[in-house]
Amino acid sequence: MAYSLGPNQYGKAEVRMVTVSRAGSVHSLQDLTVSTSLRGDLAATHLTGDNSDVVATDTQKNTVFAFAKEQPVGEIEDFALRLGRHFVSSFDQITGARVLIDSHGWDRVNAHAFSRGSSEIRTTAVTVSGDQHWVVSGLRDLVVLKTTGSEFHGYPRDKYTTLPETTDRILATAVTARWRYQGSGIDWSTSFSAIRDLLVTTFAEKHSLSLQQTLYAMGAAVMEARPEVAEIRLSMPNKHHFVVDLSPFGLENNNEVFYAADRPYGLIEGSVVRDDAEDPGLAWYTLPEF
Ligand SMILES: O=c1[nH]c(=O)c2[nH]c(=O)[nH]c2[nH]1
Repeated sequence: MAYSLGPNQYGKAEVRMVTVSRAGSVHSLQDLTVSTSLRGDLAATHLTGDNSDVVATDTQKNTVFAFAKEQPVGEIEDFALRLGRHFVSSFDQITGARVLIDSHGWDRVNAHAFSRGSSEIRTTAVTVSGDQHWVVSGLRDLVVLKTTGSEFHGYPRDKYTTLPETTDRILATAVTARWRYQGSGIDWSTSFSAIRDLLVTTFAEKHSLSLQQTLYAMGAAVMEARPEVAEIRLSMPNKHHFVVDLSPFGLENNNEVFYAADRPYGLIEGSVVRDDAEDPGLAWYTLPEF
């Protein structure tokens, strides 16, 4: 039998780290989940168990905590870049690093107290390869709903089709968005806020004939307004709200009472790509080549 070691990577997944900035009397908080993943010449440990090239995942975890102390974490993109560059520049055998960070939101109650915000998460995935890097930032679980301004009709009907056509329905989704940055000198925080705002506003204002149309409009709005974005990918479950048949009870239901189904759900996914985007030469939106 002929076979050999294929692509591989290893690291510490989901380091849960909370940092408190105590400068001044008003504290600030960052609540992060950090995953590191390294690639390089790691054949020896796989083939013979020789670990002389293995930067232990425990060391990777410790590096995350130590870096957070040595310098303020700052924007998650900058923190991920610092970590990725450190691993690639410190160890000859490590040629690539990927650092994923989820930032969990807390709302301020007072100077020292916080309440957990919504389930929405800000994300980044930074890949460092040699002296190049790619930053893919985004968000997960941005839940939005509109009570009108959404239609769905004109689809083919076959003997399995039962869905009634509608010119007025609830449209709801939980947006996962990932956008790849290009260029340099990006203000990560300003860019994130602007893109989030464009996504929400476009969802709300674009009259929808399908969730697919809404998805494209949301991506296109980002392309129009944010030149620092080369490409955006959106994954949007259609959180169905079905009008309940109240006729057995002699009641009319004028789009007022809905059954909010949690599954199955339609899953609408797509991307909007700038024609002249720089090509990162690497699949950036999922973990690499597996
Ligand atoms: O916006 C929609 N797109 C679909 O593809 C679809 N399919 C479906 O059953 N309902 C919907 N809604």
